[in-house]
Amino acid sequence: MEMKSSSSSPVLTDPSPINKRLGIHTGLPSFSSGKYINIPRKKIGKLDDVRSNGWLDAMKSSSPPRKKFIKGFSTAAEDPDFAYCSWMLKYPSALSSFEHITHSARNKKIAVFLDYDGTLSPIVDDPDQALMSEEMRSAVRNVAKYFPTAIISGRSRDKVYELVGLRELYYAGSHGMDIMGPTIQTVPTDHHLNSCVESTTDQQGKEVNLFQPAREFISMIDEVFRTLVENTKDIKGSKVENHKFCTSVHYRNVDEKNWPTIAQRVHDILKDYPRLRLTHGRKVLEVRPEIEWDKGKAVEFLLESLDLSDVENVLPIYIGDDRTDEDAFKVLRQGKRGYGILVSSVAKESSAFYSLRDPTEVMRFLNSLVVWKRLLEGGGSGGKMNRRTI
Ligand SMILES: O=P(O)(O)OC[C@H]1O[C@H](O[C@H]2O[C@H](CO)[C@@H](O)[C@H](O)[C@H]2O)[C@H](O)[C@@H](O)[C@@H]1O
Repeated sequence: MEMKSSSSSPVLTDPSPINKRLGIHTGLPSFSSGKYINIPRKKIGKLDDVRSNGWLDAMKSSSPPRKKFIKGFSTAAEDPDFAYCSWMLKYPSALSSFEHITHSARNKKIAVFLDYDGTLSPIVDDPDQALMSEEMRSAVRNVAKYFPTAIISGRSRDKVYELVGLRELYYAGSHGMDIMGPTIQTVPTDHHLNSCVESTTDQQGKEVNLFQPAREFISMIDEVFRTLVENTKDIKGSKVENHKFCTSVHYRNVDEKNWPTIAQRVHDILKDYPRLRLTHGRKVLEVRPEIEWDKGKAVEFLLESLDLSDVENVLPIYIGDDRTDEDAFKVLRQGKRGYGILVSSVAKESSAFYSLRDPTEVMRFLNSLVVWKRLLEGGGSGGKMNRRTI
């Protein structure tokens, strides 16, 4: 480990390749506080005030109301339905494009990746009440019978497992920073990633691999979580969740006039933690380690550890509704590797290929995949489906 001096405080660097790759600097005496170090951060604007650094604008544009249009997709008359329809020319419905999708999947193995909130469960005011319907659970269970299926969520892995409750899936929590995967398949060829893998057993005692590239941040995240709870408890409607490797501050139920206050409090706390960064979700501020790891990297990691990284033979499909899902959409778009499907009932710019309006359409799409696969395996119609089956 090498110690560099900077104008303000010492910076400890660690030459370990995995840490370099993940953007982690380790070897610090303690992570109980970020105050010991001064590592350059990604530029996210002026850090003094949430109005000038763009946080407030991002908060206002998150989870836009139904009537919000994006540039290029509205009309002179500003008719939301017309705007949505013109947007769908760029992001066609995955239901009406179903044949095209399955045509691309011929002779390939489909792998399914699913986000949770807003994709499998509808967005609701109370995050603890974001429950999946039994029909959706059954659709996901059936999909997993035919295709390797993983859930990739911003929530903690334990929480999302509790909400989904299906043993037959792979789970990645904390935006992919906590992955439970199989032990029997090929291990990732990237040896640096292997050093973050640990063997353990799952809830049923089955041997699995745990991949946690941000493990060293657990105590820091816990400390920030407790500080956030303390410093926002007077803001009516605010809610802070601890996801182990990241933490979320919800403002969905906070009066809009108090958004600058909640943003400023989070912002002020983060000033003491230069190794953490902020991302925006649907009416939620997400605080996470500044490592180069996201849902896109989690998809790549899972594909590799499931022995599904051969682009010629595997078609990954990722369904998600949030900004954090865009990282996964980008990975699939690169090299036309697979399809991202954005769940949205409003027009918004995305790296996805297709769209679905809401979780009900997600369920129809999943059911269609199962019917298609059964037909294909039955050999009867060669997997051909009619409009009524989709
Ligand atoms: O990656 P995801 O599985 O989509 O998780 C992202 C966040 O989802 C949850 O918050 C969102 O859904 C809530 C329930 O519908 C809603 O109340 C909230 O406004 C949304 O942001 C979850 O509570 C967050 O912790 C996740 O980060």
